[in-house]
Amino acid sequence: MAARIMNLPKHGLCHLMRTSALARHYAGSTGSASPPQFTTLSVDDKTGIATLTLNRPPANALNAAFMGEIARSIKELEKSKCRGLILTSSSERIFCAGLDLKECYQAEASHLQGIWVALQNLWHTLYSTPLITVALINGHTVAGGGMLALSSEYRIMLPNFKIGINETMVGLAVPMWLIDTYLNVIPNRRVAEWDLTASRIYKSEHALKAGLVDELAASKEQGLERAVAFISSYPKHSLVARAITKRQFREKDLKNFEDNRQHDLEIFLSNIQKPNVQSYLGEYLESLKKKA
Ligand SMILES: CCCCC/C=C\C/C=C\C=C\CC(=O)SCCNC(=O)CCNC(=O)[C@H](O)C(C)(C)COP(=O)(O)OP(=O)(O)OC[C@H]1O[C@@H](n2cnc3c(N)ncnc32)[C@H](O)[C@@H]1OP(=O)(O)O
Repeated sequence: MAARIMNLPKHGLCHLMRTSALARHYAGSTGSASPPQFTTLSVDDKTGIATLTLNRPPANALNAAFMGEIARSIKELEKSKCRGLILTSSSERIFCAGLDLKECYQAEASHLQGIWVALQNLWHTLYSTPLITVALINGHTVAGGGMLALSSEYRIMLPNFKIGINETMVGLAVPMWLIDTYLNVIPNRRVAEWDLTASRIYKSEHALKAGLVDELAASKEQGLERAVAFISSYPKHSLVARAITKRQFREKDLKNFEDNRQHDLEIFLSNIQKPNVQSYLGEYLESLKKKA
């Protein structure tokens, strides 16, 4: 693959900025001069396909800076007229463990607000992007990690990992925009309702049977090949029509979200700060530590 890490092509479908320009862009949009910290972005000049690798060890847990970084990369790729995006992880075990629960525990309201707004923005950016999106799920992916996978158009998963949305297990309701995202993949309402109310977590093989993922790949390399094949299956001349069609399928969900964005934030803030939820969160974090 003729890919260059953060060294962006002059020719072909992608006309991205070079590293220093990208860093200036981040400075402009975030008020901070720091370049990407938790992701690496590589773009193949020939295919116009970008690979964004999540790299926030140990679990790719999502904090506001990480989520902002992913969303900004997607926006940059859109401007560059890139064709498709593959999301994957640098970890061999975890694609994404969802929100960084350590940052949700005993945190200031303003910090929690920053996390939730970043999650909302990331979902909106990924779900609405005209790019052809593939999640190459090379590790466990739950909760906010499940959101990343399900918001993508196509999911390729490696065997023996877990995928699902387990919010009710931590004592909190699944927001409507995530229910809509789930229904976009599993349109059987009864199954979707059962999965989300029960915090059902699927193993890769079962996820394939249930339609939660589209393919299993034996290795990350094979998964990358399959992801490139999926994106390349859309002819260049159809990309604009394709993007408009995708948007029309997702428009109602996006509008519902925009209409309820503030309310959604208030629900999260009120729930996450409840003493019983905080107390459960503390125990849950302990249980994650004890496993180690
Ligand atoms: C509580 C707020 C929820 C609000 C919900 C409201 C609405 C929902 C809408 C969308 C929302 C998203 C909300 C979320 O994303 S909540 C996040 C829920 N996430 C989880 O429950 C995942 C917990 N983790 C796991 O189940 C496992 O870690 C996993 C299956 C991902 C991987 O297992 P594995 O055995 O490989 O690895 P571990 O040893 O368990 O973990 C390694 C390392 O990573 C740390 N860690 C794991 N998950 C998190 C996390 N979410 N946040 C912070 N840190 C995490 C873990 O503690 C280990 O650390 P260390 O011991 O090595 O230091």
